[in-house]
Amino acid sequence: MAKVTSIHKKKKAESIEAINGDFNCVFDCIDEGVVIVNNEGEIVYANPAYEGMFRVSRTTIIGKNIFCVLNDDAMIKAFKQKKKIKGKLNYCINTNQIYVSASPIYEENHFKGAIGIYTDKLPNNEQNHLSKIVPLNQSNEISEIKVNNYFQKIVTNSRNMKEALFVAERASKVPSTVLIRGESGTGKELVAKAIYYSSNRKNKPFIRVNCGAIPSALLESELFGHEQGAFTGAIKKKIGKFEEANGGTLFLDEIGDMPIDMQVKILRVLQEKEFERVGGNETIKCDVRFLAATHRNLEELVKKEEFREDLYYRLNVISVHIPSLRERIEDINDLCIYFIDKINAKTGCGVKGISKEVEEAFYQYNWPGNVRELENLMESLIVLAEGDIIQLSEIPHYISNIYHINNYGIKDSPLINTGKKGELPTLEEYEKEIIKLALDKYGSFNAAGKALGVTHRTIALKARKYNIVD
Ligand SMILES: Nc1ncnc2c1ncn2[C@@H]1O[C@H](COP(=O)(O)OP(=O)(O)OP(=O)(O)O)[C@@H](O)[C@H]1O
Repeated sequence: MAKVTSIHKKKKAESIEAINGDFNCVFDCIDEGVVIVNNEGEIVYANPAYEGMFRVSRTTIIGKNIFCVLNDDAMIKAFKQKKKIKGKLNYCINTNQIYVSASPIYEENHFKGAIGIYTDKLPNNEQNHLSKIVPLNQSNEISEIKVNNYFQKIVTNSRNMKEALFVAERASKVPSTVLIRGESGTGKELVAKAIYYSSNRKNKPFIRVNCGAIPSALLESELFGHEQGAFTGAIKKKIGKFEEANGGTLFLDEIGDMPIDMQVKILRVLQEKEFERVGGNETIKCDVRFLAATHRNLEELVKKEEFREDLYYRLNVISVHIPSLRERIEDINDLCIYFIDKINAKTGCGVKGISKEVEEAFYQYNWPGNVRELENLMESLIVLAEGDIIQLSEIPHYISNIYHINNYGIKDSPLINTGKKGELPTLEEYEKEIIKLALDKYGSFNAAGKALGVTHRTIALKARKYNIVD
């Protein structure tokens, strides 16, 4: 298998070479966005202007299929119909309309792929011929992208989240495997469920397996089931998750934490759709649609040989990236309103909202635990709230301190915050807060250590001790 993979990689590298050749450095310098796909529809190049225009990083899109990544009919048509297409994107970027010119690439009559060029300036020769520019879609804003009911329940107003949901909704209509990526607490499971409920398997089982939470000795029997007497303690036959999910959807959560010896077994089910129960000889066929999610960097794990490359490619058919909450702070207010309604209904509390200062402090905080952290915090704030509007003095110091620092400068920030009844925090509590604050503000052990006058090693050790980082 390793050989096949490396040959495949070599072929890919050659085709990339054949397409961009020496032009990369030229494209790297121009103001127009440029993206190139090869004859298999894989993105092989995107220039810095493209990255800036669409706020994506090349490393995340290169190697992906245009059907999964580019929300751009011109490029897809140029690739599929092999003809030149000009048009407008069906949404705006920073309120600017983006114009696209996409062309197939031929070399000695062989189709090599397609190139798309993007600009927010209407090309001169088109100024008087607006009718020549074909609107690709009637809607002008990404916010008009219609997502169905299950996706509509996901609270969001942000463009990058809507783009992710757009891809996820398309994926729900096909049986392909979907890999949902994003930091912990961003809503990956929510999206997996929305895909399932929107698919034609919605009346069949949805089975979730947390691959990171089950001890590796038990995982095999949990997934594949076992026969009676397969091992000590197997007193009766057990049906595994693959069989339970038959006809439906299996959601492999935290797939990046799956032990390497199990990965090869999962690969076989993904490829052949068949397996044996532990201790059994009968080969069982299963009809399962796979969804997987991870907060881990699978490419890094592949490099470190902790994740099989062949499994990675099998899973990464359609990739949906859920942005972190700090990449979509415009969602914070709507999420707060949503959680206030939800938690009021659950607890019988009557909180009406958060103050302007709290809203601003929430924008400034970096939410390492993402939406889950916001939801949990809102629950504790609502339950402990003294009035119907949550005030700055009620939110944790590690969040309000950032607000104080940003708004009044560190000197005006109170160094010592006593509790509601004037009680003092312990030294450990101070240490934890100051380290959390420094990491939030400076973003690295090194910089935080410098600011606090200790070594990066001390910061790293303490950050782990206080569970600020994993
Ligand atoms: N956009 C959203 N709208 C409403 N609720 C959300 C949204 N995103 C996340 N949540 C809520 O936040 C919590 C965490 O979401 P979820 O479990 O889907 O995250 P996750 O990315 O799968 O986390 P993990 O990686 O830790 O498993 C859930 O209670 C979920 O309902």
